Amino acid sequence: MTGRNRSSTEGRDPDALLARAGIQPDRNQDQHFLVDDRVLDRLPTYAEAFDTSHVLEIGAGTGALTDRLLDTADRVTAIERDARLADFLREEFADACADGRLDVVEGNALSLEIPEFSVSVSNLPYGVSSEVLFRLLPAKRPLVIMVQREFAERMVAAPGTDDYGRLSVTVGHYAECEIVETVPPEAFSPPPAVESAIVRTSPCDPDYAIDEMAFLAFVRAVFTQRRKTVRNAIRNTTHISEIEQPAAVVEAADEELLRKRAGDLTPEEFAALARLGVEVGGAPSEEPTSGSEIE
Ligand SMILES: C[S@@+](CC[C@H](N)C(=O)[O-])C[C@H]1O[C@@H](n2cnc3c(N)ncnc32)[C@H](O)[C@@H]1O
Repeated sequence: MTGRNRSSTEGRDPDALLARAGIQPDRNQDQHFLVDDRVLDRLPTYAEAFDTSHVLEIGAGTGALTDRLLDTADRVTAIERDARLADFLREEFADACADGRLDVVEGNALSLEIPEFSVSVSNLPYGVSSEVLFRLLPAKRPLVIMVQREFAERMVAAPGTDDYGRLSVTVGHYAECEIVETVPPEAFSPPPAVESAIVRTSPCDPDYAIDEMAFLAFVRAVFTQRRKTVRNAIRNTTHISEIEQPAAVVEAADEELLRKRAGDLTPEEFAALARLGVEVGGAPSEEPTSGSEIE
């Protein structure tokens, strides 16, 4: 077999890797392997501006991307849940493993301890993109990730657009992000039913000061009632936000914000309301927030 869209670089042939691995891809484990050489070659270049001393790859599969990452990184940790693929990776990349440049970790990226890393470059298992993303973002490291295109569009969406939601606000709390490339289903074997996109995130501190736990809980709460006004959403979702005195929050909040809907609030506006939730509404916070620290 030959690689599709073979490029001039000398990465391992992804079709040959799939054949050598000898597995029947399991769609229930999101096993859609990237077989377009041009996309495989480009993926690590999106991380060029970052520290590539220790690259983390989630869902290494048959190693087509791992192979390219080993060309640019000092060290790669590759997490793979499927035992057959983890064994194959150790065999296929025996030299890199022996040199200590590649560590193949067999396990579930949702439950194992995520190691320290300088950047993650991953073609994520789409079924668990969101859970994996929210395990990676708090590490405050850059990410270059392949995700479902629709998911990518929600990640980067601006307030007031249809795609803007809890994902956009929460991702924006940790990082700036951009879609750097869209990828068609034919780039994978077997092709997924959806289009894909590569997103690059760069960690940044938000423009507002807020207790993280209270902020994330408030955003989660209010978006469960996105068709309601913020006033009603605050009142109806105290079981999620853990605000004890919703009436006090509504009383203290800016009337203009209360008339809006969740999809129209900027992250700063969410933060202002979540802060009231802690200060006058009795919502729990990890770090006590005093009024003087804010602004
Ligand atoms: C979309 S494939 C990407 C494979 C490879 N990196 C590539 O680009 O061809 C996703 C990979 O993640 C693995 N996987 C699925 N769920 C996982 C999980 N919870 N933890 C770790 N790996 C997982 C699958 O077995 C599969 O190999």
